[in-house]
Amino acid sequence: MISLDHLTKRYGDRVAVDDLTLRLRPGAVTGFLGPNGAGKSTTMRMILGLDRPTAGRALVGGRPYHELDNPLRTVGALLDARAVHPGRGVRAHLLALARGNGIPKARVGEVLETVGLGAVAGKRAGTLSLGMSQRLGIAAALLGDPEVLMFDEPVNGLDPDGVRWVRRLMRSLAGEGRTVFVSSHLMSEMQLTADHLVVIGKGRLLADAPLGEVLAATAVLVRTPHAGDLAVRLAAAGVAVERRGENELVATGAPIERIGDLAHEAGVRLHELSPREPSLEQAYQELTAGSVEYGSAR
Ligand SMILES: Nc1ncnc2c1ncn2[C@@H]1O[C@H](COP(=O)(O)OP(=O)(O)OP(=O)(O)O)[C@@H](O)[C@H]1O
Repeated sequence: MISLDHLTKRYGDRVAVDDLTLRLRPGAVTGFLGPNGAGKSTTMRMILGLDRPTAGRALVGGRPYHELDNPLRTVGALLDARAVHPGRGVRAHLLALARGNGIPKARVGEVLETVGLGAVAGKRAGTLSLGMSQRLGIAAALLGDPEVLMFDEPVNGLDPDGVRWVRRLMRSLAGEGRTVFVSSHLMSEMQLTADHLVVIGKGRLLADAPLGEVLAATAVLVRTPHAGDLAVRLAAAGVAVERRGENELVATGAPIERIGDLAHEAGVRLHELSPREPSLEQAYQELTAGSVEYGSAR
C-alpha cells in the first residue's frame, strides 16, 4: 500500500508536485498518467526516498521509505533501466543486490527465469538491448518479492512481444494481491493494463478513479429523429447535452448504457448510440488540456 499525503515538491519557484493526496490499492494495477514534466518521476522518486518532499509525505506500508527495515522486500521499483553499471554482469548485478539486502542467492535464478534473461545471465549489462535492460530492471524490482511494485515507463523501447509480456506480468502481480503502480505515456496501453487511473498535470491531481469511470467521461454520439425531445430528457437527468444538427446530439457525463436507458424510458427511437471518442486517449487529453507544459504549438 502506498499513501501520499499532501505530497509537494518545489524546485526553486517551480512546483513539480503539487499537494498530491492518494491511496494506492493492493490487488490492482494503478496507471499513472500525465504529460511530459507533469511530475510522475518526481512523485515516484519521493516514494522511494530519492527526493525529499518540500511538504507532505509519502508512505509505503504506513512508513516513510527510509524507515523501512528491509526496503527491497517491501517495495521494488524500476525507474531507469539504463542505471545499471554497463560493465556489470547480469547475474552479478542481481547477486550484489541480493547480498546487500539479505535476499537468498537462489532468488536470483528465479527472477532471471521470470523475466526470461536466464540465457544471458553471464553477459555484461552494457551489451543488453533496451528491452533486455528493461527486463533486468524488472528482475531487480522483483528480487525481494515485495508487496509494492513501481515501474516508470516499463514498456519504453519494448517490441510488441515485450509489451504484451510486461502487461501480463503487471496483471499477474496485481492478481497476487500486490500494489502495482505504473507510469506510462501510452494511454492505449493503460486502457489494457490498468484497473485504476491517477492522472496528473503540472504536478496536480486531475483524476483518481477506476478506468471505467474515466472512460465514462467520454462523449457519446446519439442519432435520433427525436433529438429535441431526447435532449430535454437527458438534460433533466443531469446529462450535459450538445445539439449537433437536426438529428444528432453529443452527451457527456454519463456512461453510454445510461444514455441508452434514458432514451428507452422516454420511448425515443435511436438510429445510433456510439462512443464519440472510444479511447482513453481522448478522455486523457480532455483531462490534461491546459496542463501540458511542453505542448506543440497549434
Ligand atoms: N532536479 C530537478 N531540478 C529542477 N527541476 C526539476 C528537477 N527534477 C524535475 N524537475 C522539474 O519538475 C517537473 C516534473 O518533472 P518529472 O520528471 O517528475 O515529470 P514526469 O511527469 O516524470 O515527466 P516525463 O514524462 O517527461 O518523464 C518538470 O518541470 C521538471 O523540469
